[in-house]
Amino acid sequence: MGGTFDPIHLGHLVTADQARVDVGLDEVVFVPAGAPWQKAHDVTSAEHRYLMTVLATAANPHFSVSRLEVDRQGDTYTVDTLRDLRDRLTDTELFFITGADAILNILTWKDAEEAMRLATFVAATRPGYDLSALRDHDLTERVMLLDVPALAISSSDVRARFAAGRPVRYLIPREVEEFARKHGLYGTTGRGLAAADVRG
Ligand SMILES: Nc1ncnc2c1ncn2[C@@H]1O[C@H](COP(=O)(O)OP(=O)(O)OP(=O)(O)O)[C@@H](O)[C@H]1O
Ligand SMILES: O=C(O)c1ccc[n+]([C@@H]2O[C@H](COP(=O)([O-])O)[C@@H](O)[C@H]2O)c1
Repeated sequence: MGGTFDPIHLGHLVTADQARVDVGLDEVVFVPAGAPWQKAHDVTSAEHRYLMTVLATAANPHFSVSRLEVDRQGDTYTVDTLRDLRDRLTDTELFFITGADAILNILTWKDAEEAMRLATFVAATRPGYDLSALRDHDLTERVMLLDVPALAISSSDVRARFAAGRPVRYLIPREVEEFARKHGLYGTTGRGLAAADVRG
């Protein structure tokens, strides 16, 4: 599963687990994008996003995290990652999990046609995005649709909540919240959890 994961939230984790079960995957590899060229906002350092993704997934034996894109220089293109995985994992069938918003933009990605030949793309439903638009681009035949319990959680809302001092508990894993506060991410002070959070 590819993503910016700035930060990783329960919408990502539920989507990954649903894909694992429904598609019958042995493993879901989370691939934090090193330099996501289509994100409009200033993205948190790749190392911090990578570590939060590790913290969020560590307890699940079916989940792992790849450094492939974090360690690659320049803008991040999924096609490069899929070429690399195809070369390394010759006997493995590859699926690329994305949410509805990402898949609706896939034709703007670098070498999108090749990317779709290298892996089967799995598009998860996401509140606020209508996957029927895939029909307009002749993509329904080439993309596997995945029904995910609707979670209207986004990283941008989580970042805004941190910055405004509003709760993020139950939207992101506790470990990710603690890491973000410890490192002063998203407008937090860098002094760890607030007293109210520690009591909770
Ligand atoms: N709540 C959700 N339900 C289903 N899919 C999701 C959800 N949140 C994110 N995704 C999918 O996960 C992938 C990675 O998402 P990303 O890291 O950009 O998070 P985001 O919440 O969309 O971030 P931002 O709000 O900063 O744009 C994308 O393919 C996205 O569509
Ligand atoms: O390859 C591309 O050109 C490309 C353009 C935009 C997004 N992607 C990938 O799509 C995934 C979801 O992207 P995002 O921006 O929603 O986090 C992530 O793995 C990105 O690297 C890939």
